[in-house]
Amino acid sequence: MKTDTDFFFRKATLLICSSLDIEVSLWRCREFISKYIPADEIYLNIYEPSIGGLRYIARADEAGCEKMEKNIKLPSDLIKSIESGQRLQDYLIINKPENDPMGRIISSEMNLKNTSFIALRLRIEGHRLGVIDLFAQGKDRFTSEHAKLFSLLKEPFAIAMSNALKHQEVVQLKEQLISDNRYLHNELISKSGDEVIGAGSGLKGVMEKVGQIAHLKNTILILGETGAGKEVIANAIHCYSLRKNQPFIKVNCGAIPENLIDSELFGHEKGAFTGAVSQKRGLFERASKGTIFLDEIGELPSWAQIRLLRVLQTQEIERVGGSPPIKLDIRVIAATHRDLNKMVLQGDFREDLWFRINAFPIHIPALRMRPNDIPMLVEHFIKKKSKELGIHKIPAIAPEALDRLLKHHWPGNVRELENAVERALIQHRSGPLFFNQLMDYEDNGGSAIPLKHKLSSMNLDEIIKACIEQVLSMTNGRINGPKGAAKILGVHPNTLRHRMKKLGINFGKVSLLAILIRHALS
Ligand SMILES: Nc1ncnc2c1ncn2[C@@H]1O[C@H](COP(=O)(O)OP(=O)(O)OP(=O)(O)O)[C@@H](O)[C@H]1O
Repeated sequence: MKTDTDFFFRKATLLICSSLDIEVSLWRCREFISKYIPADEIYLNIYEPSIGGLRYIARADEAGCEKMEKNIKLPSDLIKSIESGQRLQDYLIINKPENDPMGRIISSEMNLKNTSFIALRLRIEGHRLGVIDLFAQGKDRFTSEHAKLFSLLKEPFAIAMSNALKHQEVVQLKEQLISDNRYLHNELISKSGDEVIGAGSGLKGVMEKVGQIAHLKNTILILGETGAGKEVIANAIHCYSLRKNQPFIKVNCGAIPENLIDSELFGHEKGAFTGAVSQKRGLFERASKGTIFLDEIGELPSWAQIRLLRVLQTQEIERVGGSPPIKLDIRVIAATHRDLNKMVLQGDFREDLWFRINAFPIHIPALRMRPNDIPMLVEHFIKKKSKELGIHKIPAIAPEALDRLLKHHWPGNVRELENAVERALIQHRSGPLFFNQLMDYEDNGGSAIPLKHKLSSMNLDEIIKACIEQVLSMTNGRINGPKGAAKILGVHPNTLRHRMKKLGINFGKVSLLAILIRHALS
């Protein structure tokens, strides 16, 4: 009976493309083609130069199908013939495997005795993808008609295999991303310090409030001086909430250049503006199902405040360049060291946004208001920083030093204390720790670190750099706002950022720490 090749091709192609799991495709296809061609077992292999042979990844027979991982090493002459393209025919009929060098190896490795097989090569746009081996029990089972009919399927097989491999890669990458994300998330928590020192003493009231609100979805406003621990508390709220396994995204509203605020927060579509070469998810989208921490919310320009208010009201965002509205499930925590109430009265902060975020304020007391926390914080930072600096034996504190710490005014709050401990450890790795730099600071009228550079030995760029660093250390890294470095230096914040970039002065707290240490050691 003459085979209807169109029907054969159409039906087999539908079956091959019926699943993204290549072994399932093989199984469905084998069952159908066995009515036309001897087909007891079907295998898929990929030539893998890194292992010097073939990697079998899927198989199917009458009983079922499975993914597999079996590597077969090939001798160098066979590898050469594969790589030089000598075995480039669309298909090979191997009716007596013992007479073919490749057939011998494969049938023996796969433990297939007394079989015949057809090897069908799969290529896409000239690229070698892999080989389908169709086995049948017995010798001389395949004719050239069988092979020609089977080879009609080389393109559907190649496309299905290519899709399946890409799909497999995407699934693996996704799993890897999820696991990396989980790891980084835990790392972030441990870096920012999941421990709230003073939770039972100076921050007891704060932690009681955290306990009342953490499990709800309400927006929270954290108030407190620079370095008092607003981020630590935001982190604690996230960790005590049901969202703790979801992202915690921190946004420093004062550090985003004004022209990028929209696309950073809400993302953009490809081509939305010059330079938008691909679609980008914004920080709100990245925080999906988790918490977004809007630090320095008082630094947002007024148009961005309007945008934010709308997002909080509608719980929806739109990417720049016109995406359909994207629904959000996010907990918002805002923070500022500024007096928002006063800013509202002065017209610098929108009243409607202020009402929206101020429903549940948490005020973090300044460190000087809770001196009882200082010894615990010092001990905590000595342990933490010793570990980071590779100091194995925890150094002791000089007897009079703790007293000095207790009397200090701490304008930079806990961050200043943390920096003081780090500086002391760098200078006296084996202790005792005196915290003498604190005296320098006090002698200097509390105005950050003294500029000790010898101006005569510096060029203009170095002098400008030292000057900017000095001002940044005074403002604790703040660029925007009335007490920010840009205002003090009398330049626009973007001009200052541009100059900082040019002079290699980085943004952020980590680099601020580096500046502080550099000044302390100079
Ligand atoms: N109660 C605390 N327990 C442990 N570490 C703390 C505590 N409070 C603050 N810190 C540490 O002090 C540093 C400053 O804290 P944090 O960044 O939370 O302050 P902030 O108020 O958010 O500062 P800014 O206003 O500059 O954003 C961080 O390294 C943080 O880990």
